Amino acid sequence: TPRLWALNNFDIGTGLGKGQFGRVYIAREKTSSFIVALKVLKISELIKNNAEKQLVREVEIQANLRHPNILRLYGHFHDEKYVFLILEYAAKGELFRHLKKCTRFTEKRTSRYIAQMAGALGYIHKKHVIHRDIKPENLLLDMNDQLKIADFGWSVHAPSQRRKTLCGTKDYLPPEMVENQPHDEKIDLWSLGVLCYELLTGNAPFEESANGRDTTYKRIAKVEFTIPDHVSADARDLIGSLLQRDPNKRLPIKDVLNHPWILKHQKPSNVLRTTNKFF
Ligand SMILES: CC[C@@H](NC(=O)c1cc2[nH]nc(NC(=O)c3ccc(N4CCN(C)CC4)cc3)c2s1)c1ccccc1
Repeated sequence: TPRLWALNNFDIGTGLGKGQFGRVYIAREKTSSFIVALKVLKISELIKNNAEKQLVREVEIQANLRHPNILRLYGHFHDEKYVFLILEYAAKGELFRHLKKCTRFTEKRTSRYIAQMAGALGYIHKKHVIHRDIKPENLLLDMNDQLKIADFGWSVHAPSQRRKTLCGTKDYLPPEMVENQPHDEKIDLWSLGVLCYELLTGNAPFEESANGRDTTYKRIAKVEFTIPDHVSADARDLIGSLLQRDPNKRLPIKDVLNHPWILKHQKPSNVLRTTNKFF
């Protein structure tokens, strides 16, 4: 039974960051002292960008998802000027900042994040939800280094023809979206490949290089990318099997989770660890 919330239920803390249409603050619910992230969106901004439908969709979709790697949306409320989303607090912030700080992640760390992403994508695809905006800026880290997919502002129910007004980076768009074709959940498989490449190398494969975005489109449409030598053969194989122009040729999520590069970096399962201590 969803509670009715109001701003005076919370003590508002420091600003955590900002995105399209608003900012996010750390906040504490007064009676429980539970820490949340309060996303504050300006209604006038939403209307100006006719993004209110997108927000309704974000709330409907994210409120109904329950997965360890999907940021929880606990509730929402509004006053005359703002809409407030009560979100799970991810204590280590944006994956993007951690990537920038260390240029690129190790294969083990990247493999674990990709496995977590694949788990979350498998879960939302079973509900015929596609995220459509998988990129490091939308991924957060909690205290246990668990990845959390945030910002379902672009998610829709598959299949979709909806024109994505191209704001922000184009790096993650698959060929079928660059060519405005009908698209389905397989676009998230492409983005998973782009993400894997970017976490391992520090750059996106079709980087919007200096010579403008139409070259990016051309390179995406022709799937033109090179993988640096330091990337292992297994990782190269996974990236290549996701960055397939034909959506039907992309490695399905269940096969991503069974890929050698994913299996070899996983934490040993608890069963093995407990039986081992007797030998
Ligand atoms: C992904 C963008 C999206 N963000 C959310 O929804 C967000 C939801 C949500 N939950 N928890 C968050 N945590 C943080 O943002 C955060 C940032 C820095 C932190 N620091 C830890 C200590 N360190 C030393 C410095 C950094 C900790 C937490 C965010 S962002 C958004 C979209 C529209 C408007 C606002 C925000």
